Amino acid sequence: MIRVIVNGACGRMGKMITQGVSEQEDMQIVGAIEFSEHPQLGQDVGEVAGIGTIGVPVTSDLPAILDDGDVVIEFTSPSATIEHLQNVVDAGKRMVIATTGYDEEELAQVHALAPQIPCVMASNMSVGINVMLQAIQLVANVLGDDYDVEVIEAHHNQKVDSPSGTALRMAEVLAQTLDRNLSEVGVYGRHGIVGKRTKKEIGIHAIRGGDLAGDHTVLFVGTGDRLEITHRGQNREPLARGAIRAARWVMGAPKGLHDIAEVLF
Ligand SMILES: NC(=O)C1=CN([C@@H]2O[C@H](COP(=O)(O)OP(=O)(O)OC[C@H]3O[C@@H](n4cnc5c(N)ncnc54)[C@H](OP(=O)(O)O)[C@@H]3O)[C@@H](O)[C@H]2O)C=CC1
Ligand SMILES: O=C(O)C1=N[C@H](C(=O)O)C[C@H](O)C1
Repeated sequence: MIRVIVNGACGRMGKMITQGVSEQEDMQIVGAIEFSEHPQLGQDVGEVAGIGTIGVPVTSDLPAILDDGDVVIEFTSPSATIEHLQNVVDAGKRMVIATTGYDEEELAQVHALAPQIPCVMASNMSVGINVMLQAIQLVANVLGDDYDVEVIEAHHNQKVDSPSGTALRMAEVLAQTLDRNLSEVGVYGRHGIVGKRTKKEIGIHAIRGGDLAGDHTVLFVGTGDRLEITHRGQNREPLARGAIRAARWVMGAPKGLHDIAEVLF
């Protein structure tokens, strides 16, 4: 039995992970972690997730329960993720990191710590988005510099980071494929007299509203035609499914920071 600890247990994704893991024959939730002042601390995480009591209380002390678990699934905030990653490294366990929104320094910390354990990290755990990442690479390779490239994402009004981790990943893949440096060519929204579009820029735009689970479009705009590749998230299930697959996969993985593509394809 794979013993899973869910971090961010009372959040939108944490609840999906508790539900999803509880449906797996080879997995069980053994720990549930939340922010130290969270109002649902002490409640049964099964009740929190709407699946009934499973005998696991929500707590805030990860080091105290790490010995009971094999793998941690993390959907929290960047600062919480780094603290938890350090805890998991110290305990020699495994981790699946899904949190997005790091600044450069935080990302460097993750990249320094994560290779010390078997770890999967991805800004999007769904099969659909990861197929789309391959598709946009293929298209960008064929179209090259002849088409203008723009990335547009739309998410629910509770999302705190912008643009989405997935949109950033897409922009990175596009920049790499087109032999450009994203920090030089990335344009994050446009406002005012910004001048004509430069040939190599990659536009990245974020829309926020309602309960959108997450849409991503890459536009390749030429002269006389355009190609649009879109993925629409109808709910969060594909994201939870991917994270659970990653948790199972990482149990047999060597130390290192692995991409979700290694899990899914
Ligand atoms: N890679 C992927 O496939 C996906 C990634 N994400 C990313 O995952 C993250 C979480 O998303 P989502 O579930 O929608 O967000 P939520 O805000 O619903 O959930 C995050 C949870 O983490 C909790 N949290 C904050 N600090 C800590 C801490 N120190 N210890 C433990 N828990 C903590 C929050 O508590 P509180 O409310 O008290 O702050 C909250 O309950 C985001 O970065 C999002 O972009 C989301 C979906 C898919
Ligand atoms: O916050 C979300 O909801 C999501 N976040 C991830 C991201 O930032 O890309 C993945 C997915 O789009 C949902």
